[in-house]
Parts: sequence; C-alpha cells; structure tokens
Amino acid sequence: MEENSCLRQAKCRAKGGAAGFKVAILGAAGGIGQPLAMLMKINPLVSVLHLYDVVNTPGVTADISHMDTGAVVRGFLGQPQLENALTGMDLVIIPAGVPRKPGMTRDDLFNINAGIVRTLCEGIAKCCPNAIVNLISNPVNSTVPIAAEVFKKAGTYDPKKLLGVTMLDVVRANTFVAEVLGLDPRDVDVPVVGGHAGVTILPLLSQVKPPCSFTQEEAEYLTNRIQNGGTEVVEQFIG
Ligand SMILES: NC(=O)C1=CN([C@@H]2O[C@H](COP(=O)(O)OP(=O)(O)OC[C@H]3O[C@@H](n4cnc5c(N)ncnc54)[C@H](O)[C@@H]3O)[C@@H](O)[C@H]2O)C=CC1
Ligand SMILES: O=C([O-])CC(=O)C(=O)O
Repeated sequence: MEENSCLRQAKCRAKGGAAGFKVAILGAAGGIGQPLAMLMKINPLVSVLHLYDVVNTPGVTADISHMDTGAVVRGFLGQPQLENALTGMDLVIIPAGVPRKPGMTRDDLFNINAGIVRTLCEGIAKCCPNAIVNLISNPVNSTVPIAAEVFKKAGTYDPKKLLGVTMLDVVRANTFVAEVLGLDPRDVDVPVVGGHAGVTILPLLSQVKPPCSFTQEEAEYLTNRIQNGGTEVVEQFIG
C-alpha cells in the first residue's frame, strides 16, 4: 500500500493516557512474560503496558497491542531502552532471567539471575522509585532480598511495595488438596506461607477451608507434592 493512502498511527485520534495502572513487564518476551503480557492487556485496571526484554519485544508488542482492550502497549528492547520502559510506572513485574532445566534447583539460577535482577532494580530505583515491584525471577527466596538491598542502598526501599510472586504454591495447594478431598478446587482455600523453594514452602494443612482433616499419609503426600510442584513441571521439559 502506498504511504499516503493509509492512515498512519501518529494521525489516529486516540491519545492514550486514560486513568489506570501503568505496568511494566521486564522479561516480557519469555515463557512467563508473554502470557503475563496478555493477562495485563486484558486487565481493565491497566491503562499503559510497557514490555521490556533483551530480545523479541518488537514482535511480542505488535502481537499484544492488537488485542481490543484499553491498555496502550509499548515495547522496549535492550538495556539502552530500560529507563524509558520504567519511567512513570506504578507496577513493575519481573520474570526476566533464566529458568531451570531438569536436574537443577532454583538456587542453581542464583549466579545469573541475581545480576539481572540487581541491574533491573537499580533502574527501578532511579526511574520509578515509588512503583510496586513483583519479583518472579528465581530463586525468589534470594532475588527478593537482592532487590531489597538495591532499594535500601538507593534510599527507596518500602517493604510494603516489594513482593515475591509465590501464588503458584497456593494454586497448586488448592488443586492437590481438592483432589484428595474430592472437591472443586474453586471451593478450597489452603494458606501457604514461607518461601518459594522446597521445604521453605509451608502449606498450612490444619487451616484449610472448608475445615477438614487428613490422615498422616495424606498430609505427607500433600506437603511433598506442594513443595515440589515446580520440580514436577520442570522435569517434564526434557531436551
Ligand atoms: N515465581 C514463580 O512462581 C515462578 C518463577 N519462574 C521463574 O521466572 C523466570 C523466567 O522463566 P521463563 O519465562 O520460563 O524463562 P524464559 O527463558 O522463557 O524467559 C525469560 C526471559 O527473560 C529475558 N531476559 C534475560 N535476561 C534479561 C535481562 N537482563 N533483562 C530483561 N530480560 C531478560 C529473556 O530474554 C527471556 O525472554 C525464571 O527465573 C523462572 O525460574 C517461573 C515460573 C514460576
Ligand atoms: O520451579 C521452577 O523452576 C519454576 C517455579 O518457580 C515454579 O513453577 O514454581
């Protein structure tokens, strides 16, 4: 199509800037980042969505931006664009880094992901110091303290605004407990406290709603399966 025969984006009447949360995803082109970008684009509370990665963000951004929901989507590629990706954000969600392969523990990711998270958090401290930060990158038990130290050094640390994402442990607990009890998982609520690796994941099986009891064998099976749910998935990705 000839250049002068099409309406160019800059000439469209939409101005963006509606009220709502401005959200950045760092690591937006990855296995977690892409579906997360889709969920944020669907979320009616989100007005602006910034997608940052070191690879592939132009394609992911083009794709997500075609969804017919309100959030304005912008893509950012590589370290030189990190500050633009972060400026003005209310919420920063970080799934950037490497995932484990079969046979690895989450701690085996520490060396590489700690450095990635530190650099990204330095950018947050500089460009959006009041943002809520959700850390997904593993090992969450260590990346959250790393982020806390970066923010303390920068003088921007607010413990109420720094969160490790461990919701998967709750989701898994609800599913596995519902299977044992023969209930719909949507009717089951299992509190899970602690961290996000092995024995640091503590399902509170005495506090399950609706109230119930387990045999010793059921409690051991459930605790073990909930604590190793991530490994159960990772071990299936062979090759
Ligand atoms: N907290 C949780 O419940 C969960 C945590 N994870 C963790 O999330 C992380 C991501 O997992 P996946 O998305 O499956 O991995 P992935 O390899 O599919 O995606 C990671 C993305 O991060 C990007 N990336 C790497 N270095 C970066 C940097 N310096 N800046 C910005 N982006 C960078 C990569 O280009 C890639 O697109 C892993 O550490 C994994 O262990 C995964 C599942 C659940
Ligand atoms: O286990 C992993 O490596 C990914 C993760 O955190 C999870 O699925 O809970």
